[in-house]
Amino acid sequence: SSWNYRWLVLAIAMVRFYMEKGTHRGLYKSIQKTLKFFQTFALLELVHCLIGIVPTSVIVTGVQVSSRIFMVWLITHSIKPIQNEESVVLFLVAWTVTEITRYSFYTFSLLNHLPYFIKWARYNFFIILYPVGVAGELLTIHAALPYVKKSGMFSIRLPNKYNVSFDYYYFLLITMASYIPLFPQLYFHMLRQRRKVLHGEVIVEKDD
Ligand SMILES: CCCCCCCCCCCCC[C@@H](O)CC(=O)SCCNC(=O)CCNC(=O)[C@H](O)C(C)(C)COP(=O)(O)OP(=O)(O)OC[C@H]1O[C@@H](n2cnc3c(N)ncnc32)[C@H](O)[C@@H]1OP(=O)(O)O
Repeated sequence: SSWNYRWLVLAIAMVRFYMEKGTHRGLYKSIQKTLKFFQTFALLELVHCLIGIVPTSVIVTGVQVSSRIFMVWLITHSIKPIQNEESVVLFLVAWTVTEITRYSFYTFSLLNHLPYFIKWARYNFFIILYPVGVAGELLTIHAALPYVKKSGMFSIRLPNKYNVSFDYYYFLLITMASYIPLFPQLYFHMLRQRRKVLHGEVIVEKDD
């Protein structure tokens, strides 16, 4: 429940920023510390699945958490010129609304008093918020490409004594392409969960 409260604090900070400044410029900078903290600690969700505290799919959680950590640290934190892109607001809003709903769902479920609206929101909001979040993430990586190419950041060029090379620009292109096979896995997983939780269908998952 404290996670739910913290994501709510982040949402309030974003709304207040926009109301006071009337622009999204500077929004990321003002909330970045909180965002990095929450998203990095989301790694615990993966640990919880791995050690069996929650019965969630390790693969689905792994893809979900790693893509967010990648966006926070290796894209938005590392490439300052893109922090004011509108696409950053897209994924920030999608993540925040999702996490407030999700942690409310967990909290009320644990209390055995789950309001139907929270349950409904948990298994319906994602239908729109997932594509919005993915669009925000892909547009932000796309906006980062010219800076990465120009700066050569995180890249290792030949010749060097280890004889290895790595090009972050091409890594980003591959990452963008990887959304094509990976995102539908997450989306269809949530659609199956929706059918199970809202319509009581029994569904057998094969992924782990
Ligand atoms: C380094 C390079 C990286 C490259 C990456 C390439 C990426 C490729 C594509 C990735 C695209 C991702 C895009 C994404 O970031 C965009 C967005 O997120 S936009 C916003 C919309 N998103 C969502 O709606 C996602 C929401 N996510 C989730 O719901 C979960 O993360 C997920 C694991 C995906 C699904 O969870 P699921 O419904 O399967 O299980 P739960 O964990 O919710 O529930 C299972 C049971 O466990 C109980 N539970 C779980 N956690 C808790 C908790 N903390 N407290 C209490 N109870 C908990 C839960 O109640 C369930 O119990 P029961 O079965 O009894 O109901």
